[in-house]
Amino acid sequence: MTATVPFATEPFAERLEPAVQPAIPPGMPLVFGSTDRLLQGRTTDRHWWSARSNDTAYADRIIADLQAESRPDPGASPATAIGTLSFRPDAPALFFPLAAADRAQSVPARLPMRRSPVQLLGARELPDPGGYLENVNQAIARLRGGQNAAKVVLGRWLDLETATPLDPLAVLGSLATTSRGAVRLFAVPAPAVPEGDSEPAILLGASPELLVSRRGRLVRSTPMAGSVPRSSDPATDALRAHALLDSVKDGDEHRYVADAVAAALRPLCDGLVVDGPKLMRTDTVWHLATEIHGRLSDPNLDLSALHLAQLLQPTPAVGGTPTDWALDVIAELEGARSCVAGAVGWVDAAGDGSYAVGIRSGLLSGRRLRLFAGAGIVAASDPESELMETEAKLATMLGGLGLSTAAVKGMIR
Ligand SMILES: C=C(O[C@@H]1C=C(C(=O)O)C=C[C@H]1O)C(=O)O
Repeated sequence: MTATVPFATEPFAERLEPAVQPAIPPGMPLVFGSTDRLLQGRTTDRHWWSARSNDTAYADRIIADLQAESRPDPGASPATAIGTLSFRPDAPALFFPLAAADRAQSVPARLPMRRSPVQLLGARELPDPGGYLENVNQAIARLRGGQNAAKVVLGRWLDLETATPLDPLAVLGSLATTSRGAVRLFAVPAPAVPEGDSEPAILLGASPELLVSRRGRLVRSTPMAGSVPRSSDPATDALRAHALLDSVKDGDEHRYVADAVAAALRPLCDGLVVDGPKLMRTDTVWHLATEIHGRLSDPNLDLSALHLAQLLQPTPAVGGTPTDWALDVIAELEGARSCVAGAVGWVDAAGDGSYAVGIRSGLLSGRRLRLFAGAGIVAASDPESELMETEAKLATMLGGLGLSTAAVKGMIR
């Protein structure tokens, strides 16, 4: 049973680290996929944990173990692991084997549907809108004064307390309908136990962004950056989308991400196709996205989907440019993110797999759900617009709870 904790007085983000290796109870959900093809299972007594998400020996070990598991029955579907890398390369990773019975299930086991809106007892913003605007202003000042500094993604948390513990699968079931299939749904245990909790939180979300996938030799990525909230009025919605496509500021903000992903994949591929930026929409936001694909020159197992995720994570979609500078600014102004905005997905014994950027997400423990949303800040950013962008991004997860932004605002204390 999950212990429920009262709201702490200090920001949640500051309590996410240092990481403690979690004791994983059996039976926690393991879910990753789209609405028409979902990997779905439960934790057992086995897992792979690493103190560092960028440790390639960790990925080697997982692949070797999956191969050993697959060897006795080469005709069966390959052994598969599912899990998450933290946002920071020096923070922990956690993966789990998917039981063979779960693996065989290519059609999703039906996700339960939540019948009524979640009953909220309280909500808190960390930082509050004023604090977020201050952080963005700080970042803009540094971007304008810095030599090489070009972009940093700053986030904030919306901490919700519900009357009864949330069923993560029911939240995913609702997200599957509110998000209309254009996302990757996920629910996996987080690799660290937030202070004050008794067991790992569950990383839960519906991400529109493909960090990387590998199938045989084929590698794909769809980096996103540059966003605008959608409008319920179709004409305004279309105008906003076209303004986004024409925006020099958003084009620049996007290019840092697309260029970084293309630069990392190009040396590994025989030819890389980079197609974008183009418009993509979720239920609440328009994004600029670039579709990138190529064929691996050397389809070795040390370039498995998990290794590729380690290579790319964190992209400037969630970190910034240059990465090390941005990670320092995020740690200072925002705090820790754990596996939120990290990589979440699966890898199999053949090296195939798929990873989403772990955004439009939150950390769930019992009656507490901490939702995250960030926005890319560049020198030309307008702080109020960035705040509105995070609000629109938070609305995706609120939709999965049957809650409106206005209803949650009324509960904020
Ligand atoms: C950081 C988030 O989203 C990322 C940032 C974007 C941007 O700054 O425009 C767009 C898509 C995502 O890559 C988030 O949803 O929390």
